Amino acid sequence: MGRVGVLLLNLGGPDRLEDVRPFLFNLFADPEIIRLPFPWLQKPLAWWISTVRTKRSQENYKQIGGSSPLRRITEAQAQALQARLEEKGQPTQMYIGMRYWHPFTEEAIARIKRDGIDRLVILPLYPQFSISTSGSSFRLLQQMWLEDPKLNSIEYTVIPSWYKQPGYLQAMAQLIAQELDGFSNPDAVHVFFSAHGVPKSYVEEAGDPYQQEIEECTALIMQTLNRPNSYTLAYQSRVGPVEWLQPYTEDAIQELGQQGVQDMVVVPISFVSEHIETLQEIDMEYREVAESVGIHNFRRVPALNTHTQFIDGMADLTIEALNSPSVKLSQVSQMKKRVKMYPQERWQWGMTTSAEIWNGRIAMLGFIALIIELITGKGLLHAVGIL
Ligand SMILES: C=CC1=C(C)c2cc3[nH]c(cc4nc(cc5[nH]c(cc1n2)c(C)c5CCC(=O)O)C(CCC(=O)O)=C4C)c(C)c3C=C
Ligand SMILES: [Fe+2]
Ligand SMILES: [Fe+2]
Repeated sequence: MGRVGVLLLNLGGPDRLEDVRPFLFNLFADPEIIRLPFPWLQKPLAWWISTVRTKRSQENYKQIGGSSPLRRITEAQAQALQARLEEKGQPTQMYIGMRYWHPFTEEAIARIKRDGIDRLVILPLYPQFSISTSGSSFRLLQQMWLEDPKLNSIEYTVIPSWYKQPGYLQAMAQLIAQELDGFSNPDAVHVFFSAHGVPKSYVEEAGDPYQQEIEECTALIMQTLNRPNSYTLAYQSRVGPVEWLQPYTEDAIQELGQQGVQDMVVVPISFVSEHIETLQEIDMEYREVAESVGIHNFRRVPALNTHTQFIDGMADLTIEALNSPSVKLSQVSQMKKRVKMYPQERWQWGMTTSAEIWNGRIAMLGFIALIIELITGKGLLHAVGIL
């Protein structure tokens, strides 16, 4: 089979407080995160948003020790996966490609070339597909393949999403069960799934299958858990002025508190590592919201990190991918059926309707915000919550 590599894709996070600003710049410079009709506006707007958001974001990172744990955890996951694959008789070389911070995807690809990898499995560490996460990384890789003909000698396959993987579902159910069993009346605890949100237009206009995959995944985890608990699914971490997927986590917690729920277990569902949005947003901000509405027993299920069953599931997934017909980067959008994955490409050819309208709105907002800020010295986006 030649030399086999596994490329783990992830988001990346600042290693120090000084990294927050350039990290945010990279994030907002990604057209899959903020989509603009004019490519030339992308970098100035990213510069502006990252500049004004840095302080608030740094405050949050300070509360979790001044850095993101993502790199450390992803490296531990890579090591554990490599060891498990070796045990299963499949030796591999592991690579980590982060989208917005070190080690960047470009660095990983350079190493893959240097090491002479013959076969490569591209495995995003996001269980569910979203245009804004796995989609963005796939798009970057697709560009790299286009620009570097040497990469064509690598026989690669992509795993677009894997939220139905049995080892993953069992590991999630096991972690939830363990948390529930810490309560005096486990069956009466409300299980609260909190997924990272995306703007509603991603789903409704761009065809992002993210919401559908999150809903299906939640139902599958509850089925695997096989307990009588009631449960809710809500979306957290909204950024900016537009509508995101609903219900919002904060509102849903308040509503449940008002309905008399006192015991709650929060399950972060769209990401497999601890990160700022579990450690700071859920453990600190949402805990405070819960306490203010009488949810006195508020606990959170830990992220999977290097959970044995989860890593075992990832090893099975990798071996399965190596033994199946390969999936190319260009096939992902067709596999996801409705996804018009890269809408900004279409404006250049004048072919879109809805994406164009949506992006026009965003651009207009950006322009108005810039002008208001220049005139008043106060940011509009601050007022509406992006900064
Ligand atoms: C599957 C998970 C995630 C989705 C979907 C997602 C979409 C998305 N995110 C933003 C804006 C920001 N994300 C930030 C950090 C961040 N986001 C995720 C996950 C998803 N994002 C992670 C794991 C992290 C990193 C956490 C860490 O530990 O460092 C940030 C920066 C942090 C902050 O300032 O709040 C921003 C901003 C958008 C706009 C979006 C969908 C369009
Ligand atoms: Fe995010
Ligand atoms: Fe966020």
